[in-house]
Amino acid sequence: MGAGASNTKGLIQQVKKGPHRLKHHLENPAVVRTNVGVPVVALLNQETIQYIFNTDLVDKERYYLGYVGVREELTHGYCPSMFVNGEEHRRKKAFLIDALQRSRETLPSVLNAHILSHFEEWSRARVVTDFEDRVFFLVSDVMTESVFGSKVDGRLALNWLQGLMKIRTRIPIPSIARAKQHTLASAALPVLLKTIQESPKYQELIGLCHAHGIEEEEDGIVSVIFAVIFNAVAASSSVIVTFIARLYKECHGSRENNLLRATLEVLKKHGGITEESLDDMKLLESFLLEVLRLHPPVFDFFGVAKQDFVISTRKEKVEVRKGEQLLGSCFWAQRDVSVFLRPGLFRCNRFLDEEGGGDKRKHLVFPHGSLTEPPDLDSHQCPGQGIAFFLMKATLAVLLSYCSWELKSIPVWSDKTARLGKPDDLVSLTRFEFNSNKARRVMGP
Ligand code: HEM
Repeated sequence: MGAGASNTKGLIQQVKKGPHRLKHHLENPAVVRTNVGVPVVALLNQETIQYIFNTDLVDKERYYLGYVGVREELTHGYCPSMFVNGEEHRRKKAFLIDALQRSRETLPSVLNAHILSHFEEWSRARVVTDFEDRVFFLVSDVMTESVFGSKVDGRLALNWLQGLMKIRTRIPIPSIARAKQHTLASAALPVLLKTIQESPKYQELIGLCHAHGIEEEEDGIVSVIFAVIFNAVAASSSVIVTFIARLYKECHGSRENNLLRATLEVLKKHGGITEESLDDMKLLESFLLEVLRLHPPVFDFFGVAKQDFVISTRKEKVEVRKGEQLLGSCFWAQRDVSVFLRPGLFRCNRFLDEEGGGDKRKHLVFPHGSLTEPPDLDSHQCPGQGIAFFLMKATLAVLLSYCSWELKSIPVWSDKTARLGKPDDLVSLTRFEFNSNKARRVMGP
């Protein structure tokens, strides 16, 4: 099985059935050899997924995540941190961790201001059919302004993102829609780069780039753009949308729920959104972790075996050969019955009251590694969880406490990989109201 081989049938099934085709057998496999558009050894539980995180055994493939890849021309040929290995990865990741750390200083005030102005705009519209895009624009404004010192145009960021990925097929599949997305993305990149070159923090970022041994400045800037738009904004905005959809499904739109009451109480107690008030929102956090357990934005992690090795499970031993693709299924590892009771059930209290309590968090692997372990330069684990949780919890707390809304329909999940954890149909609001006066009294000017 070569890492570059592709298979149209496998790809079609992957798109149609997503993670469910990996476990079509009645038994509960821990490892299967299958084809998802490329032949893979799929790792399907808590025990086996650990192999994908082991950088002594597994490398990232440049520009590729299994059956999808990044269009190199949309990164000007520079390879982002999450697709590189060894020294190049260490340099790029250290640079990103530094740049992200610096953004935390202004994040709270930037976030507050954008939440208020975006929600006021949504409530003027009253009907928010494009809810998913609007959440993306909110998160994009917050992330880009805190990293670059001024925001970039959210529509351009979305255009770039939507044209970025390509499917790995031997014979290209012609599509007018894809061609249009590609054209829009190509037009967006130079404007994004120019805006960033003129932004207040540009020179500081260039200084950091040199300090971390990244020789070409544009290489560093493209790494930051990718981390902000692809890693941070796409994931965090998807999770916010999924949370709102899941809440609607659980509470059927009723405003009388414990989560709302508990969140409002904490906000009043602390007098606004602060690190302390967000830390105190235990039920909101447990609900959010349960959303991320059942609906992680990234279902599958990919890598290529650096050498021959053997995967040992309680039941079997599977030989992996150098060059084979591995797929670590976050979707199934987080539904592993050996660590989560009744794993298919959504339980918003799971991370508060389940036996083992907070300990259960160590089995959440949605950041590409255990949530309780810090990312490091030799792993590909997400370095943005602190920022993501601050941003997601603050946005959700204000939504819960000062907004009311109605979804167009009760959401349904058949777990489509391309929806990044969101329900099958676009989430759209038929009504949105925001009590801006009340919120401003608690949140500042
Ligand atoms: C809940 C939201 C988020 C989730 C679930 C998430 C998940 C992930 C995952 C699964 C990866 C590894 C992807 C792969 O290698 O296949 C990753 C990488 C990364 N994430 Fe996140 N992420 C989130 C938010 C963020 C945020 C807010 C930031 C930045 C502030 C961020 C920055 C990064 C970066 C820079 C990488 C590349 C790491 C490396 O090169 O080793 N992420 N993230």
